[in-house]
Amino acid sequence: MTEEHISHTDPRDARRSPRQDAGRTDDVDATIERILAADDAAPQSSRFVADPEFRLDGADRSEDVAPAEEADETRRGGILDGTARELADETRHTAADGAQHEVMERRSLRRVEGLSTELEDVTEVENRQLRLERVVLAGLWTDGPVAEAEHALRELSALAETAGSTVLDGFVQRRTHPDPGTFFGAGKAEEIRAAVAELGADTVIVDSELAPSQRRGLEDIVKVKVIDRTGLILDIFAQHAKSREGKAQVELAQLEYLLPRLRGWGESLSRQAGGQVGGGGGMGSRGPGETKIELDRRRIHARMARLRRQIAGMKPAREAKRANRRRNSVPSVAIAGYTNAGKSSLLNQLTDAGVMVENALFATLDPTVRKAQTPDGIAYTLSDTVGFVRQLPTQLVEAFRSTLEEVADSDLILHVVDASHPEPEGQIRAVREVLADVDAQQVPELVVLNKADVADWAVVERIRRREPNTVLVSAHSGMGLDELRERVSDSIPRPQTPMELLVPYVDGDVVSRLHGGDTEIHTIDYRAEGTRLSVKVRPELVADLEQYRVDAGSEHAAGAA
Ligand SMILES: Nc1nc2c(ncn2[C@@H]2O[C@H](COP(=O)(O)OP(=O)(O)OP(=O)(O)O)[C@@H](O)[C@H]2O)c(=O)[nH]1
Ligand SMILES: [Mg+2]
Repeated sequence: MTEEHISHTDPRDARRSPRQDAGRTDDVDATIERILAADDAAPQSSRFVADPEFRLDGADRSEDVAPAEEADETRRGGILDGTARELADETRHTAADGAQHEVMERRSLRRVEGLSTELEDVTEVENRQLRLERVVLAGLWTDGPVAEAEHALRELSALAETAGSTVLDGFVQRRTHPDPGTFFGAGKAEEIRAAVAELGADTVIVDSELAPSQRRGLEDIVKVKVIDRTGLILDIFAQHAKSREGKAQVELAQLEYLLPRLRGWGESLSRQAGGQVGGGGGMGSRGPGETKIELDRRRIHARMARLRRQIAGMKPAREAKRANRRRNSVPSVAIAGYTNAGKSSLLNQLTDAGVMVENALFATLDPTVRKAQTPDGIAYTLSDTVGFVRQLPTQLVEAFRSTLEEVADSDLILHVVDASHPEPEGQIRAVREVLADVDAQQVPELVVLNKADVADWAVVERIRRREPNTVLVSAHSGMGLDELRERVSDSIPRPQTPMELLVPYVDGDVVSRLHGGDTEIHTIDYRAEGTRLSVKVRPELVADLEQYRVDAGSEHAAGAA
């Protein structure tokens, strides 16, 4: 550990004046930076230790937990084949993909592998991200078919690559319960360490949420940084958040995740600082009397409270818009679905939204609402939203609750499913769990099987048998989109009240109004005395149109005599 590193974690950083702190978003970042830096310091010294004794078949596994519980089924290689399935295809982009410059911009921010592996080097900006570079993945396979465990690891690989890292290898361990101390059994943990050393990896990503103690236990063995699935997803969200609201939501989720993990870090910090605890400065005299951990915790709590207020403050504007749509009875259709299913591509096809499409997970974080029309001219809103994922961190569901609640408030959910995935059932289940979590399960749902152009027909047939309400489309080839438009048209609340109208030509604006997207026009006829229409309207229009009402079949307006 260097001098510089110690001064980096100096609690004096925390003593900026409140004035300096006001409006700054990096005060807690600095705290977290210190926490993370201290946390990262431990395995630093022993990284990249080449182990000449390394053997893949690992002869001595006697320290492993009960052999029955931990069958020797660690799988290496083959599972990942270099890249994740989700990311393996050459990315094809169509004109409808939209916002490609944003993709380029994001790509240009990707880290260059091997440029900086020293944790002390990272700049403050980069510190928001996890600085993953060359990673080894590891997951626990507790039950179900092995294929599912491999899909899970492939997905973790896609997540890791989305976060900007290079995936070197992946392990799945069969084991009914995680080890309370090190998550994986001691033997497997050792095997992972050996692979890490052999491949020169600098991070291990575990496909679960680890208890802080398990994380430390595992780090002590593998000698490099260990990140869990939740930390990884939070990192991707942090990289992708663009709007003020999105950023605040992600930051809140990150702090929520960090808070319970502060204890371990705090302990190691106080150890470093010589274990100075207490000190009795008396009431009101913070500083020497307060341990750093208390201080950090207090600041994080304060920051979280501020973020919650901020997020709550942004709600009214959105709610006003939503109320406005309600008042005008504009039906709302929400696109939901697993990440990378093609939600944004579909929105771009159905409207001309120009929403960013990327073959990466969680390309969209900020909700987009666009106007769309049924083939017969009924207007509705179509909204794209954040993608879902298996084990979406609860901190994120909480932080994004206000965004997700809009889905619950819609008239129809287009549940987009990637039909080219070998097992979309798990993804469908994960999406429905989140929907249930935000009370959206009562909203009618149309399952949109997307990527028909590359789908496996056996998979499509399997899902169709199981799901009563599906439509098969390809946002790329355009296949099935007309049927989708019809199905949406049939599924949204339609104008119900039939009226026969004769509108004098002087009231031309009334006819324009009827063409505006909230009236179903059955017949329209231009007569000498005015425009004769047979329509269905929404209730709130009935009173305004009463003066033009005529009897069905009558040639004369009721009030025209
Ligand atoms: N072959 C094929 N690829 C598609 C189709 N629709 C979308 N894709 C591709 O799938 C990838 C993800 O598409 P997006 O529209 O960004 O997916 P998304 O659901 O919005 O993803 P997130 O915003 O990350 O949750 C992109 O590479 C698209 O080009 C399709 O019909 N066929
Ligand atoms: Mg998207």
